[in-house]
Amino acid sequence: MSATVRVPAKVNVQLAVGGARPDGFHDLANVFLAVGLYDEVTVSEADSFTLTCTGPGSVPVPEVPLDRTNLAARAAIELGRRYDIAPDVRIHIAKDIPVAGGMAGGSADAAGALLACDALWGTNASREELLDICAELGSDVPFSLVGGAALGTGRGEKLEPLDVGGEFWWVFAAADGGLSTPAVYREFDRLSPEAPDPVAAPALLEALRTGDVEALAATVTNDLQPAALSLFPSLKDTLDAGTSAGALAALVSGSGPTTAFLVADESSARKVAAALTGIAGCRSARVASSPARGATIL
Ligand SMILES: C[C@](O)(CO)[C@H](O)COP(=O)(O)OP(=O)(O)OC[C@H]1O[C@@H](n2ccc(N)nc2=O)[C@H](O)[C@@H]1O
Ligand SMILES: Nc1ncnc2c1ncn2[C@@H]1O[C@H](COP(=O)(O)OP(=O)(O)OP(=O)(O)O)[C@@H](O)[C@H]1O
Repeated sequence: MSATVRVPAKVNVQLAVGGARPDGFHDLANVFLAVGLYDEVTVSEADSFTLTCTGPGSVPVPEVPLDRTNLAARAAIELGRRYDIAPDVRIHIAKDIPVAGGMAGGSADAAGALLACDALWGTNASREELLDICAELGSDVPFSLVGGAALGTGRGEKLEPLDVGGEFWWVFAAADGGLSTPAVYREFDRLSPEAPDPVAAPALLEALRTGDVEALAATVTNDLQPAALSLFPSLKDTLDAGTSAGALAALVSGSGPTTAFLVADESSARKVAAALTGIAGCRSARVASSPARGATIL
């Protein structure tokens, strides 16, 4: 017996970051949008715990831990702990979301493993309990479960669904290398010691609600972008190349170093992706539309 769950990546169309809290996290106004790049997590019955992870073309993904520290394993262990079930499962992750790219790939795998184990074990945890486990695993994990679009407050785990009135097209440029999320937040603290309380921008929420791509392009912001650029200066060249190729907006995705380009439509996306493919510092350029459904059992 096995269960497979498909989970989308995310882009933050607004990431407003406040000062560091006593617990080390930052309060956010985090406008999440799920995008159509997916990992698939399969959980199967087994005699003992194993985990494998392959990328496109079934190539092993070297940066992803294959032990119990993998976020997907931690999700299975936590659900098992709550229901007194030994997590003797084989987890396989078919990865298409860039690793350490600021697109919540690990979070997607955690949400996927959680839903897959819930189905495999028949635990039938409530949505509320699943969201509670997600929040324990990481700030981005609850959104990976729900998908669509949502405003995340607190450290990003308290979600309020948002209406999206149309389809938005994106190009994502994966960088050579990764960025550590805590390191980017630390750099943010260094650059912005007096950060104001984070607030979601009404004009941006309205642009999402009406599906107005020009208005969304005029209002996207990422407070972590200066920190990501400070740690990874060559990202500026990628952002400029996407803008020159016709993107309506260019920004660092979350904590980076993946860069995100909002474009007018699918054909414009293909043009921008072609222009970015092969330039220095861009490992691959991928086209995706949004919003995408959250974690879904296949
Ligand atoms: C950059 C974003 O991806 C935007 O959605 C998230 O804020 C990061 O979410 P995540 O990777 O799920 O992060 P977590 O696993 O919860 O936290 C990793 C580390 O990031 C920093 N962190 C994360 C979220 C937050 N609101 N404030 C923080 O300062 C903390 O140093 C924390 O130890
Ligand atoms: N299932 C997983 N997939 C990828 N990385 C994982 C996973 N589990 C643990 N990790 C570890 O987490 C680190 C961050 O990887 P991930 O792909 O989640 O980053 P990210 O997309 O930048 O996250 P976010 O956008 O949520 O900040 C990796 O370098 C890896 O060591």
